[in-house]
Amino acid sequence: MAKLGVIGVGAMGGAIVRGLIASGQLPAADILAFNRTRERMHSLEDEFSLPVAPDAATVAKQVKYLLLGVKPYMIAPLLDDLGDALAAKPVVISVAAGKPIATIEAHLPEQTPVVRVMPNVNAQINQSMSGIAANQYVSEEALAEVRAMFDAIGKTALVPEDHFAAFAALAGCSPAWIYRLIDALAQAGVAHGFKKEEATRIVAQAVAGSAQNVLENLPQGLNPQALVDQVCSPAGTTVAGLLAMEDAGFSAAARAAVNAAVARDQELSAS
Ligand SMILES: NC(=O)C1=CN([C@@H]2O[C@H](COP(=O)(O)OP(=O)(O)OC[C@H]3O[C@@H](n4cnc5c(N)ncnc54)[C@H](OP(=O)(O)O)[C@@H]3O)[C@@H](O)[C@H]2O)C=CC1
Ligand SMILES: O=C(O)[C@@H]1CCC=N1
Repeated sequence: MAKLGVIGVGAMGGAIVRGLIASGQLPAADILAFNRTRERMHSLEDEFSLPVAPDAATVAKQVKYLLLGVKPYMIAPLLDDLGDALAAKPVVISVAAGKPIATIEAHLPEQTPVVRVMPNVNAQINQSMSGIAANQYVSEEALAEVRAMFDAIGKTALVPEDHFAAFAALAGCSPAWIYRLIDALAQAGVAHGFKKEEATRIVAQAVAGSAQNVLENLPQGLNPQALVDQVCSPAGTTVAGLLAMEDAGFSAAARAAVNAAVARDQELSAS
């Protein structure tokens, strides 16, 4: 029996598999994977000799933990198709946005343990921020094992399910928004004469350093605005840029992004 089965090895499933193996948390031999299009797993098979099952039911029957890496709308049909293959009640791990535990439970044998996780794409480099919630059938030992898997690919937090949509926006979606910010700043650098690659490297290092500085100062109670104030010299360049950013709606845009993502999560939950 493999420890972890993964059905759907796309962007997120692949990032998790890659991160788990690369971090040493799970050897490839302890994983059994199935993806609808096998070609999508070729790089993992070549790089790590990832064991691959002939179908999803084989994965479900042979693993202790079963990670569903398919799109949210595929969760219900996939579980319905699996049917009896789930009779042994593996611990089901869902990373699907907008799919509450109760919705997943409705397509599983009664009292199946379910863990809901919201990772992010930075799992690819073991830098995810993952939120975790579990139903009452997940033992403490199983929850600790699932948490250890996601700790191996970044940081984790236990999140009450009613905060999951907001968590997903802050941690699951925000990498895309930050990538866009990096690209926008780099593009502005190009307008001032930098090559795109050079500008991107400069901005990415500034963003990485800024995030690290926030994390290191939080335990001392110093919030990001205090760091903003440290950078803004009186009558200086930063405050001029900051005010221009706010005039263009920067903070309002950040709030709007979070609110739209939460609203979309709620739509997905209702569908
Ligand atoms: N991308 C992200 O940053 C994040 C995604 N998520 C969640 O992760 C989940 C997956 O999203 P993402 O990785 O982006 O999507 P992808 O489309 O990249 O991956 C989904 C994978 O599932 C495969 N698949 C679909 N149906 C089946 C099936 N019946 N059996 C086996 N494999 C199947 C697809 O195969 P094929 O190659 O044939 O299409 C594809 O490789 C979603 O639920 C999403 O909400 C959560 C947090 C962040
Ligand atoms: O866009 C999505 O729906 C998924 C969930 C969080 C990140 N990507």
